[in-house]
Amino acid sequence: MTKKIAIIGLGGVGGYFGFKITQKTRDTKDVKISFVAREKTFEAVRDHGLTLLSPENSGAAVRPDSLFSIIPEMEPQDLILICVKAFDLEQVCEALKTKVEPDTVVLPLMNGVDIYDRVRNQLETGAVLPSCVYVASHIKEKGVIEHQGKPGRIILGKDPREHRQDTDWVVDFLADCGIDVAFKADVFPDIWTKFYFIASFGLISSRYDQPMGAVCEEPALRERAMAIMKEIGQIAANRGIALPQNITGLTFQKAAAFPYHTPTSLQLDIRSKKASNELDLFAGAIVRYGGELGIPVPETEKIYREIQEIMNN
Ligand SMILES: NC(=O)C1=CN([C@@H]2O[C@H](COP(=O)(O)OP(=O)(O)OC[C@H]3O[C@@H](n4cnc5c(N)ncnc54)[C@H](OP(=O)(O)O)[C@@H]3O)[C@@H](O)[C@H]2O)C=CC1
Ligand SMILES: CC(C)(CO)C(=O)C(=O)O
Repeated sequence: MTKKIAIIGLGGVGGYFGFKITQKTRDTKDVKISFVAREKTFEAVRDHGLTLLSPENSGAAVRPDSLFSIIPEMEPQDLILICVKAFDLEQVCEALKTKVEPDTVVLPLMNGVDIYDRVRNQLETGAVLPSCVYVASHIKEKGVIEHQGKPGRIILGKDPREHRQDTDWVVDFLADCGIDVAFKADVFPDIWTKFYFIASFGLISSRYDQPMGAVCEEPALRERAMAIMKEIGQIAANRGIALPQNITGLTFQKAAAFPYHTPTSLQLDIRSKKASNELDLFAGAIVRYGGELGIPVPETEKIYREIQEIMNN
């Protein structure tokens, strides 16, 4: 039976994984790929296809079976990859309500520790797989995604609420598309491990407009990153999330494996003073959890204010 797969959002993440899936299933009759892209991205992909500039790929563009500019035009799907920034998540889920059927699998590929809950608040049906993703990719121009460093990696887990549905096929499908994918029955420790990394590196890289390599190597930046990590670690422990013993060392090792000049996605948005950005997804979340749990988070509060000042100047 034909599987209908949709990728919502063709930015750094959706463009990278959407490209790989489309390239791999190009000659497969029983898979139908749909892209949903807004305005200028829609026009660019309609006119030129989706291009991925990456050490993994030589550059030819791909075209999906269907391209839509708005979600309502799309038919219900078997698998939906949500690849938007956190500030667009609720409007996307609202539009997806009629596209998710009982057998549909929704896979948000985003940063943040509350994404599963936010999707579930809106989508009652189908399975929603919590996940985290590692990939250094960004929009070079609309319809053209630039990727650097290692191949992207997805770690996904079981839907904590939906136990009946078979979702194993999703892991097999992604692996067949040449994607580095891992399944964990309980993926939340991995999601928090990613948050430990991206919230600290995202905030420091944005505050100083410095790449990941500098956050690893400059003592002052490294120290501030470690102070934020400590606050996240206390929150995770209080919430009963078992992070690896040596998570700080592992996080610096992980960051050092990216090319020195790799920016974080938050840094790119703060640098270009994008009014909508994921500062709240990282700093806002730490401050809220700290307040709820009675855990002081002065380092995060301080850098939150500093980045807001940068944005206001
Ligand atoms: N980039 C990276 O290296 C990584 C990012 N992440 C996380 O992944 C998530 C996605 O990030 P990223 O891909 O970088 O974000 P981008 O901003 O690059 O891409 C998001 C895309 O979603 C599009 N979009 C938003 N709403 C809709 C909609 N209703 N219909 C169609 N398209 C829509 C945006 O369109 P438009 O262009 O019109 O605004 C944009 O092109 C974030 O949570 C991020 O933190 C995780 C790991 C790595
Ligand atoms: C650091 C990186 C590139 C790792 O995947 C990331 O998640 C981001 O910039 O949002």
